[in-house]
Amino acid sequence: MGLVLRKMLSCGVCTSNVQLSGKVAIVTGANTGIGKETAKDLARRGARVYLACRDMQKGELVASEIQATTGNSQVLVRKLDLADTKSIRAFAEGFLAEEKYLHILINNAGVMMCPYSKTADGFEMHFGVNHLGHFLLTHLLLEKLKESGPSRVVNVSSLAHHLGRIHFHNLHGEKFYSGGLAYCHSKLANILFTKELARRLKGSRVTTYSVHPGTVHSELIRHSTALKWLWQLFFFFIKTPQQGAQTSLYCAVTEGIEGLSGSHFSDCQLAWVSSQAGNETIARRLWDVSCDLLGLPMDW
Ligand SMILES: NC(=O)C1=CN([C@@H]2O[C@H](COP(=O)(O)OP(=O)(O)OC[C@H]3O[C@@H](n4cnc5c(N)ncnc54)[C@H](OP(=O)(O)O)[C@@H]3O)[C@@H](O)[C@H]2O)C=CC1
Ligand SMILES: CC1=C(/C=C/C(C)=C/C=C/C(C)=C/C=O)C(C)(C)CCC1
Repeated sequence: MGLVLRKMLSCGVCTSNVQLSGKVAIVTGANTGIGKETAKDLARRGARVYLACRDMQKGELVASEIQATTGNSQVLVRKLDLADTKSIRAFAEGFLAEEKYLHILINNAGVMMCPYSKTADGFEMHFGVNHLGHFLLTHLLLEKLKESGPSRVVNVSSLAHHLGRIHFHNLHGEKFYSGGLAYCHSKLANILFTKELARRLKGSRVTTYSVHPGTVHSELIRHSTALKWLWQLFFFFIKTPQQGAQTSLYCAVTEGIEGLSGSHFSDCQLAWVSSQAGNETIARRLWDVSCDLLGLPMDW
């Protein structure tokens, strides 16, 4: 029974054997957890992989490890702090100056259940890092993605989006705040962004997908003692980061899923989203508000 449950909770394997030599990929938050395993797999397939990390030291250690295990020396570390729009702009500027193409962008980095705090630009931390940071990064890299088509943007969301709501009057948690709910709201924002981006990219050669990776052993639970206990107690039922990376990889490399752009995936298959996540009016409004907060034109 245990084994059956274990298999159910950890299923979903990216079986594609697509090779990526000559392709360029960026993975945010690639120094640990799901991002690290995603980057390793892309490197094993021969891609040049940029590990976009806020901590360069951790990033360099992981780059060496990935180079050693995959035999691919084209694993590069660049500084990216998604809690600071200056850092995001500097990362994008550097990348655009050094690379001719971008084929895969994996918006993976994330924070969960942080004590109330704000980014350098005054955005609530979950909304700022998980949503706005990746929204800005994607905006800055979109022309390159278009020039490199077929290309893909994968946004790592969560099943937790089901508990999320976009409170437009309290986006920065100033009226009320719960770290757990703030995370859920930001993961809902990831799905709304994916759907609106896909709608706007129709007819281009860039496609986009959102992903629930499963419940995975990682450092994501660093701010929650309760979840640390739960993870230890249910160790057997929780995915390894390598298993957690499978759906991101599936969406990044599987051939023939272009027609499903904008869809949500879990365990390497299409997955249901909440009614909020499927609401086009909320998606459009979130897009406009995000542009407004970041000082971007609305029609990108
Ligand atoms: N683990 C799980 O069960 C689930 C995870 N997810 C999602 O999967 C994604 C990956 O999470 P997971 O691997 O589990 O978590 P980890 O905490 O292990 O990894 C998160 C990564 O994001 C990075 N990061 C955090 N803040 C920033 C920032 N300001 N700028 C740049 N990078 C940052 C971290 O860097 P650093 O090491 O420096 O802190 C780390 O590399 C997240 O989006 C998460 O929401 C979704 C559902 C379930
Ligand atoms: C009910 C239940 C579990 C709890 C799951 C939880 C609490 C998941 C939380 C996921 C998070 C935090 C996702 C982040 O995006 C286990 C331990 C798998 C064991 C099987 C039954």
